[in-house]
Amino acid sequence: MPDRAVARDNTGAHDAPTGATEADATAGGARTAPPAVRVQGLWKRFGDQVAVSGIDLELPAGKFIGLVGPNGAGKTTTLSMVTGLLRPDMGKIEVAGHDVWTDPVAVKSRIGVLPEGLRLFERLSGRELLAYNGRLRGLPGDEVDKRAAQLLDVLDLAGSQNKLVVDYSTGMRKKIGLAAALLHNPEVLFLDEPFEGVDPVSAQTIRGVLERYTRSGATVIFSSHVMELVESLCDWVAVMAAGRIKAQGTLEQVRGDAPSLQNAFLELVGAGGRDAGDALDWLGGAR
Ligand SMILES: Nc1ncnc2c1ncn2[C@@H]1O[C@H](COP(=O)(O)OP(=O)(O)OP(=O)(O)O)[C@@H](O)[C@H]1O
Repeated sequence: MPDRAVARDNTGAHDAPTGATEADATAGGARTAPPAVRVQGLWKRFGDQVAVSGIDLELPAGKFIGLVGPNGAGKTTTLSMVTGLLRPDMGKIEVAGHDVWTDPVAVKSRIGVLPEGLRLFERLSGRELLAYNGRLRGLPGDEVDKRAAQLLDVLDLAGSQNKLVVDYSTGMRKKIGLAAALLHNPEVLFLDEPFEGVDPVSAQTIRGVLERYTRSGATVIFSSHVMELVESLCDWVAVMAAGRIKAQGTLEQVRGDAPSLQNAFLELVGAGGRDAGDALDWLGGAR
């Protein structure tokens, strides 16, 4: 089947601000925000393994965006390169109109990142971690205190704010990492599997925080394997498989005629007809 990415690229030109460049918008009189992320010809190889295979990606500003793909598709590698954590072999990346590798300070001041395998300063308390992050970001002390207290409260961490991060659970680590990523009110927030290991109540809270944040015009880009979640949260989706972008566009465009994003996803990554478990004829048989 044809890549839906191709169909998407044809329609993207009419779908401002995604298809419009900053120059186009200025020429037309009205200035439109540049895309949250623009990636051209991005490659990354680890030894013989091509992790990201010359992808182009354009993610509009102000949207809730899901990056989905099977295990090993290249999502984390892509997000690491887009956020300046991993140097690409080739390709150009812009975030909010700034080049990630030639203008890193401009980019880093505009983004928040919750990376995979988040490493935190374990011997700080949650509260101290936020205070440290806020000062690193150049926020005044009283503003850091105010924002930290509000974030800890909203994320239900107020009762654990004086506990050392090393003693936090997986979900608590995700939440304190999210608070640290949000503290400076970034334009674009990158989250690698933000809901993994998070209980349903906390997931609902995180969801509420992120929905409020995107309503203010900010962009959330998150990777996930959970299609129901992506379908219910995102208005824009990019599907990756084997280091390539298989589709990108609005949720409706990517879903196409499929009954759900899950079905569209299985079709796009070529897993639609696979009958899992047929080869395991010994499993569950007579003992
Ligand atoms: N540091 C590394 N060294 C060697 N190979 C790597 C490295 N990082 C990633 N890879 C390989 O690159 C490919 C893409 O990995 P990546 O972690 O980006 O996928 P992913 O889509 O995030 O997967 P998952 O959903 O399982 O987290 C995989 O084949 C992986 O084994």
